[in-house]
Amino acid sequence: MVVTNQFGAVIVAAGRGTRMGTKESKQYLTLAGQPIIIHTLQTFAKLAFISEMVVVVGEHDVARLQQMVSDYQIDKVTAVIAGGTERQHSVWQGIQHMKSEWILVHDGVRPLVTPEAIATCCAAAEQNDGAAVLAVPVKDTIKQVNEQGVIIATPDRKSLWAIQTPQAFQRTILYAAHEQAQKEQFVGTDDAMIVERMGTKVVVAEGEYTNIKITTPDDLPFAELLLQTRQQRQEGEKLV
Ligand SMILES: Nc1ccn([C@@H]2O[C@H](COP(=O)(O)OP(=O)(O)OP(=O)(O)O)[C@@H](O)[C@H]2O)c(=O)n1
Ligand SMILES: C[C@](O)(CO)[C@H](O)COP(=O)(O)O
Repeated sequence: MVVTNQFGAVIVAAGRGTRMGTKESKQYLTLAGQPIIIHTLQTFAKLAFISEMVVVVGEHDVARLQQMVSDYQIDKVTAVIAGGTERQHSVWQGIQHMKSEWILVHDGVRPLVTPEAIATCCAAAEQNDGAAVLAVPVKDTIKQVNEQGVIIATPDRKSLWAIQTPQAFQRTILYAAHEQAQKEQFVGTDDAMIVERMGTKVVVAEGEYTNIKITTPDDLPFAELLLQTRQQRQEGEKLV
């Protein structure tokens, strides 16, 4: 997948991880020997088309993350800043520190994203008027259920995709959409939603099922297993 432009990456990691239920915020938990957020940052830092990275963390974690960036020698991090109450507010803070004309937004707690998937997302945005998000077709049948637990609809699965990050946008599109959402106090759960409400076309770029968001305790052993399998495969390929 050929990426033509340089992209800046906003990595949001200012959440508290309430569903994980650990004292330590989940982005700092250890996965295969190093913090989850470090896996994520390393993957982005090694890509030639990534020129700057802004990391958004909790206000009490700014110095800590700066130290980690230095300890793990992650270059390309141009700023570590404090986030907001909701994910969207953290993204908005990050965007305002970005200089790049093309921006990727990624969850710090999706450490299994691959370089190939990131490139696919960037190329899709470049080829489709400046807005694309990674996603995978849903495998389950999805039901819409009312407050009484009664099924009220079964949407056609062919039209359903589970949305991931990164999400890639031309800076002008993302900035204007977030600025408008701030003004109107609209809160969405991803950046595509903020851009869609402006009437702007956003396309999905097919990603990988392994790009999971570390959300609940069950996700940790699963992520460990996926990383181990990936490492073994890479070592096997080196031997051939
Ligand atoms: N105010 C917030 C909330 C979330 N995030 C980030 O957005 C990503 C996706 O959010 P989610 O997995 O829901 O993380 P949390 O909000 O930490 O989890 P929970 O909802 O269980 O509290 C994470 O990298 C998280 O750190 C953020 O930067 N700022
Ligand atoms: C952006 C996202 O990762 C897309 O799946 C997701 O919506 C963020 O999770 P949250 O729980 O809504 O913060």
